[in-house]
Amino acid sequence: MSQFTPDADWLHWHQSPSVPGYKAPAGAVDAHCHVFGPGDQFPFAPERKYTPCDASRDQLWALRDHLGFSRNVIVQATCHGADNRALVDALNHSNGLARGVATVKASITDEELDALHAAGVRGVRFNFVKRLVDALPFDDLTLIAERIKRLGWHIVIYFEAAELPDLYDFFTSLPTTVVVDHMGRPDVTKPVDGEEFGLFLKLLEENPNFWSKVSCPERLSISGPDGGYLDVVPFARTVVERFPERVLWGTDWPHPNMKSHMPDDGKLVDMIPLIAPTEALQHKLLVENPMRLYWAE
Ligand SMILES: O=C(O)c1cc(C(=O)O)oc(=O)c1
Repeated sequence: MSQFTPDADWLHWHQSPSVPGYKAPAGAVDAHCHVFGPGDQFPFAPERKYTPCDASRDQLWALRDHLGFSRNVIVQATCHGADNRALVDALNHSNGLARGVATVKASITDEELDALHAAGVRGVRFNFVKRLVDALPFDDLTLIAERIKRLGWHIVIYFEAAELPDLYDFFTSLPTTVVVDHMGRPDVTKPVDGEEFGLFLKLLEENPNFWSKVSCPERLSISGPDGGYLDVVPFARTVVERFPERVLWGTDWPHPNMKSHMPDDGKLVDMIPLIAPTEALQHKLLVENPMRLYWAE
């Protein structure tokens, strides 16, 4: 028996995802995914807002191979707080095929940052989604941003679209490359050329240090899997076509906090040609961009 019981409404990740019809280019990177525990080995953080099922590094590598991908970027999941041991363990057992994005506190030492770098961490995540975390004070985040600059790391930000107006000035004050998770979580019932998504596009347009992940149609879609998540496509495609050098794609496996359904990861891969319609765009999205950001050396 595990010491952790997943939340009662927790949906297990898909047990038999389809083999995608779309063949990703050689060297493709799944640039947003997570590991959970296993909890008995790497306990979930006491301050977590959810308790997931386990999702181990070996299960992630199996999915990578099944989907025809080559590499992963593992983003520290909030259920592990600022305890990056599960992430570091995964990186250390990846044969160099995974990089990481950690969560740290302002009190982290330079030696601890150096150790994370040696393991393959290349960024930190600042999370503002209230159902997931109690966000750190801006002063702490500013301090962390200054501290990681010397390592050439970037900052990954996760927020709700409705919060962007309030966070905009803080975001644009950040001194590093900044990567936005899941396109800033647009409300896809609003127009792609409307005010809300317009602000997000302005953020990318006016700040060349900003990148976006065009991920998580399953989270953002209202039409859902039966509608092929097609309501999300215009948003993702707009970002890919306007900022082809600054986009990343990821599965978001094991899809924390999905309540309506659990996506078939193979079907998510099959959406790539809809959001990146040419081979050149697909190569940038899946290979060139993530390699530049995570495997530059
Ligand atoms: O929307 C979410 O629930 C979610 C959660 C986490 C996490 O808990 O780290 O990460 C994500 O990328 C998305």
